[in-house]
Order: sequence, then C-alpha cells, then structure tokens
Amino acid sequence: MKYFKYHAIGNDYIVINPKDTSTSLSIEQIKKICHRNFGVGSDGILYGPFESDKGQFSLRILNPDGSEAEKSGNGLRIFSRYLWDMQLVKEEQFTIETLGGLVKSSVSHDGKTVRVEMGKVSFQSSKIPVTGEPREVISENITVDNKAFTFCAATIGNPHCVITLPEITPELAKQYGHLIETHELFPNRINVQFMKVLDRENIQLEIWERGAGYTLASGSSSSAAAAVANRLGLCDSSITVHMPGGNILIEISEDFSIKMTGSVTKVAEGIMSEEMFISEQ
Ligand SMILES: N[C@@H](CCC[C@H](N)C(=O)O)C(=O)O
Repeated sequence: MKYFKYHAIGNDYIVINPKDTSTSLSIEQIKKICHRNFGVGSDGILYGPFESDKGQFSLRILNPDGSEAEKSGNGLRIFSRYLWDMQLVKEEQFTIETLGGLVKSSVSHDGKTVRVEMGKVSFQSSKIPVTGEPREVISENITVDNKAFTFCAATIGNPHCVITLPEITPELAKQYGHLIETHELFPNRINVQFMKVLDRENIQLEIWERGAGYTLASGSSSSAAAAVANRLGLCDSSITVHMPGGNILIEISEDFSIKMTGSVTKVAEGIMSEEMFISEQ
C-alpha cells in the first residue's frame, strides 16, 4: 500500500489515497499503520481524496485509535500540500470537504506554507457538545483525579477543552489529558489544550489530542485556544500559537472565523508491506 508522510510542525500524518487501497481501511489497519513501533508511525491518517458535491475534494481524518475526526488543521494543511505535490490541483486556492465542514486552502512557497480558512469557532454547548443546559461554555469548572480546573470549550468542527494556567508543562498534559478527554461532560470525547497567555499576540500550548494523545502541535487546537483567548479578552485578533513542535499564526474575524497559516514538511513516501498487517505484533 503506497503512502506519503508529512509533518506540520511535528504533528505528523500519513496520506493514503483510496485508489491505492483495495478496500476501506479497518480500525485494526489504522492502529497498526499509526503505531510508532509496529507500523510506519504517525499522529493520524489522511485518507483521500474522495469526490465531493460541496467542494473540489473530500477528506477522511483518522486518529491512531481508529476514531474519525471531523476536522484537523494540520491534517488539512498537509493534505493540501499532498494535492499540490501530486499536481491534483492547478490553482493555489481550492476547497476541501470534511465531516466538520468545508474549508478553503491556499498554498504558497511551492506548498511549504499552507493557509486554511478553517470555518467559525462556536462556544455553544449543543454544538461542541458539552452536557447540561444550552449555553456558551465559558469559565466552567471540571475536576479530574481530585485536581480542579477552570475551562472553556469550543468547536471548529471538532471539540476542544481549553484550560488557561499561569504555567504549563508536557507532564501536565500527559497526566490529566486523557482524564479530561474522556470525561462524562463530553459525549464525543474532546481535544484538550493547556494554555499559557504570553501577551496579547502570543499564546503557548501543551496539547492532548482526542484519539491520539500527546502531540507536538495541533492546528484545530491552535484555532480553538486562540479563539478562547480572544473571547476572554486576553488576546487581540492575530495570535501566534507557540507549541513544542513550532508556531502557527491564527487570525480571528469578528464572527470567530479562523484563518490558520503554517509550514508543511515532506518526510517520506513509500510502500507499506502487507506483512505488517499479518504480524500478530
Ligand atoms: N492534529 C489535528 C487534530 C486531529 C483530530 C483530533 N485528534 C480530533 O480527534 O479531533 C489538528 O491539527 O487539528
């Protein structure tokens, strides 16, 4: 099975074109492909392109645990670069349909920089979703393992829980991320960001992704966290998001529409051995 691997500031994805697969990918195949030891290894799979009646292409976004995500910012930036590299697009701007809505991509610098218009962020509980009365989920409380946090929740197609703290560490994300991800408040689970506001134009994140765990960067997380920082009045409308893997620029409109810009790097292309799927490991 042919594959292409890229990373977007350390958030790495494997692109598999459905024309290179005889059947749709099973959950077991997805888990094996993404496994860092027994497979190629990645933070997820970008399965596409498929036809779309809403955009020029459609894309399926698969997490390493086999779950399917509504949207992926870095995944969309990587897939846009793949379409450009494969000459499946002639123009520098094009649209991609995801389960979480239609996005517009713009590639530049021969695909090494990609901007995605990600859609609008919503804080509405019914859209995220978060259990309880319909409301904007702003500055609410959650306790996991006897540790209390104040959080905001948002969706940009996929769900996010943003916790603002004076100091953040990778250990914090690794200790509490899964407990928050799977909390009963969040019927579809949730991506978790621990956010330190550096100034009105810069935030820092540590990220625990739904279905993927600790990652070095996340585009949809950057979009949601920046929108929360702006909604809380802590940041202006152009925010650089600093993550362990690198930085993303987020631009927020008055209606919380998001433009996300960052780099994409090609890592490899190759053929996966069928033996990998047969092995018990
Ligand atoms: N890394 C992605 C997010 C991928 C999907 C996420 N794990 C989810 O399940 O919503 C990004 O860059 O946004």
